[in-house]
Parts: sequence; structure tokens; C-alpha cells
Amino acid sequence: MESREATTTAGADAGSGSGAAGGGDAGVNSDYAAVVPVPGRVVMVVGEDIFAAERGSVLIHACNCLGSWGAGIALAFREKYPAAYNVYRAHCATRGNPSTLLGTALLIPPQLADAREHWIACLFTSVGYGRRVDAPDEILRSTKASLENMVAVIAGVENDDMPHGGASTTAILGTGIHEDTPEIGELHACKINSGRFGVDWERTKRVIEEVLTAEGKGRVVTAYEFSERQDVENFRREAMRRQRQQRGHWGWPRGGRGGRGRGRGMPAFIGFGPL
Ligand SMILES: Nc1ncnc2c1ncn2[C@@H]1O[C@H](COP(=O)(O)OP(=O)(O)OC[C@H]2O[C@H](OP(=O)(O)O)[C@H](O)[C@@H]2O)[C@@H](O)[C@H]1O
Repeated sequence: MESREATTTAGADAGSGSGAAGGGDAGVNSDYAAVVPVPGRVVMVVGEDIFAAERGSVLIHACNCLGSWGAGIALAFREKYPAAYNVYRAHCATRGNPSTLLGTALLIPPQLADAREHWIACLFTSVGYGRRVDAPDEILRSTKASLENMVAVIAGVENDDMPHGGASTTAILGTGIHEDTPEIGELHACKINSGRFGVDWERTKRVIEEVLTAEGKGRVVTAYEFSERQDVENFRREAMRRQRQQRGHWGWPRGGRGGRGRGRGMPAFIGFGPL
């Protein structure tokens, strides 16, 4: 699944993306692909709602290490995914010293109690928030490390050998995981760090592309331009969606990609990585 970009971006060479498993009929090309990384990209979209992303998508946002989703998009996450918020908060509470979370990622599987089936990737990019937010350069360093960790954790889930992501890890039960947890889909992000955390978006964007190129096998992040007006529009659409559901419409997304009902029996955990 993650090699889809390889097939579009790197053209003929990329056919060897599954070389290891697929019997290597393109030996030379697969050597080449191993040396030349597939460039990862951030694709900007305007006027769309991140929360309307397809079932199974990963929604990425920047978090403090203190267990607060108190403002900006984090508040929207808290309202829409209260169960995921509890997982995040509990995760932060496991640390006597919150700064040990810095530079790690927490991947929260879709929670039964939440209406939407999205994976939520929390990047711990600053210890504090508000006046105690870390300096932009520090935030960028932590962003790089936490993205690398996120990519490793995603790979771990996809390879069914989670929750490792490289080094010392902990497994934490969520508040309840779907029996047919969707496979991990595309990556979606707000313009992380660019609001309350006060870091120029172009700088964060460069870091994301760097990590996707080096570690992410050329994955793509769709990033959302957001305006307050957009917020009002999202709110209106959301109200309509709820109304439709109440009227008995089939409000849930189709049964996964290509209608395959069950996921791969995802384990009921969240993972985080190197400390
Ligand atoms: N509904 C929506 N859809 C799409 N994009 C939306 C949106 N709402 C806002 N945005 C945009 O999302 C970007 C990031 O801006 P944000 O200020 O949110 O986050 P950040 O990454 O700079 O900082 C993280 C800390 O902010 C929080 O608040 P607390 O510190 O807890 O109080 C957290 O808890 C963290 O600690 C900006 O482009 C906003 O326009």
C-alpha cells in the first residue's frame, strides 16, 4: 500500500518496490531503488476538511507533552474524538517527566467510542504550550524526530510487528478498538506547528518532506489550508451530516477499501517509540 507513490513518482524503477517479497525479476532496478530514495511530498489542499478524510486515514497534528488539547485544531480533535483524547491524556500521564515524550509520536487507532474511524498521530513537538512553548528551532528538531518515529510506528503496524517502532515501547490499551480496525491509509495533516506553536509552516513542511523522503518510502502528506471561515463551513457540514445520520441514512463509510469488510485484525494497542 505504501508503495503507491513509488509507482507514480519513480515510474519504471518503482515496479521493484516489492522486490524483496516479489521474486526480484527487476534486479538492477531494485538495487537502484534501494539507493535512490523516492521523494516524499506535502500536497496542499484548500477548502477541504481534514476530518472528512477517508476511513482509515491518519490525521497528524502537533501536541504538547502535558496532556492538553486545549485550542486550535487540537480542540477540534478533542471534540470529535473524545476517546482518542483520553488515550493521549493517559499516555502523557504515564510520564513523571513529560519532556521524555518530546520527539516521539503516539499513533492512536480508531476508537470504538468515537464516531469517525481515523488513526490519529500525535507528534510531540513541544513540551509546553502557550507562553511555555518551546523555541521554533527546538520544535523543528522534535518534529523531525517525532515524524521519524511516526513512520517507524506505522511501518510496525503495517508489518504486524508492532508495537516496536525501533526501541523501548509500551503497549497501552485504548478505550476500545474496532474489531475490524481499518488498515492505515493516507497521511493527512493540518499545517502543524504553524498556529499556537508559532513556527513558520514552510520550515515544518521542509522537515516533513525530508523525513518522508529519507524514511517514508516517498509517502505523501496531504496538508490542509485552514481559515476561520472554513471552520464555520465545516461546522455547517458537520451539522448536516449528523442530521442525515439521525434520519436513518447509512452514515458510515463503506466497508473499507474496495469493500473488503474486515481489516487485518489490528492489535488493540497504541505504540510509541524511541525515547
Ligand atoms: N479545524 C481545522 N482544520 C484544519 N486546520 C485547522 C483547524 N483548526 C485549526 N487549524 C490549523 O491548524 C494549524 C495548526 O495550528 P494550531 O494552533 O491548531 O496548532 P499548532 O500545531 O501550531 O500547535 C499545537 C498546540 O496548540 C494546541 O493548543 P494548546 O496549546 O493545547 O492550547 C495543542 O494542544 C498544541 O499544544 C494552523 O494552520 C491552523 O490554522
